[in-house]
Amino acid sequence: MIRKAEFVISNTAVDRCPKEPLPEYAFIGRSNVGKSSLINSLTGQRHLAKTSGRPGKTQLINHFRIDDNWFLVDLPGYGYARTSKKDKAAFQKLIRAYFTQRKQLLAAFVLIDIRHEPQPIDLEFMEWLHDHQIPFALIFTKADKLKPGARTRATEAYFKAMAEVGWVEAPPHFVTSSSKNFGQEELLNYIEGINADFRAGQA
Ligand SMILES: Nc1nc2c(ncn2[C@@H]2O[C@H](COP(=O)(O)OP(=O)(O)OP(=O)(O)O)[C@@H](O)[C@H]2O)c(=O)[nH]1
Repeated sequence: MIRKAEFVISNTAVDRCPKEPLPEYAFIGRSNVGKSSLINSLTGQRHLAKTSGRPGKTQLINHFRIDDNWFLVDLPGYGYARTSKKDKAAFQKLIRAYFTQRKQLLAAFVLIDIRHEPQPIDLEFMEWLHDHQIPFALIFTKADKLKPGARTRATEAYFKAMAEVGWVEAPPHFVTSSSKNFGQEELLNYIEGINADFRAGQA
């Protein structure tokens, strides 16, 4: 598990992101998907990322240094209905710049509420990641809200729906709950695996 998690910087510009060449992973999803809760449960720090019932509050790129070894990046939530057109455009610009310019980004994690069917905004975003050759995995959140059998059915239905709109291969996925604390270990092992490959490639 994570031993040390430190907040580094929040900002609105890619060129102000930390300069240390550590491997980096971005967490993104629709507002209220449970991203802050997941980051807090992964790091074992209850107040590292801010959480609230009020959606759409995170509008910054937030960097956290994990175990002096990698960066966890908390990106703004998308698709919040009450966001103005101007804010949506600014968000898109920021996110596009981040994903296309951040060289040390090794993978993105797209968070999906396990109870929801695929939404156009998520599918379009995954398509965009795919087009820009940014590896990504899915994290199904709030899995405690479904019984184990229903969780499997929900993820299978999700991938079936993705296949129907043209996805040839299902991305890697994780099923997590921040309130009941499961799925974090698999996710961290996956990140450690990529980190190990990255370092082996550098050696
Ligand atoms: N049952 C359950 N509720 C959760 C879980 N994770 C988050 N929630 C609830 O979902 C709501 C949103 O959680 P946040 O973690 O603030 O969501 P967020 O994605 O960071 O929200 P934004 O800042 O709007 O992007 C809160 O009321 C949380 O308590 C979970 O694993 N299980």
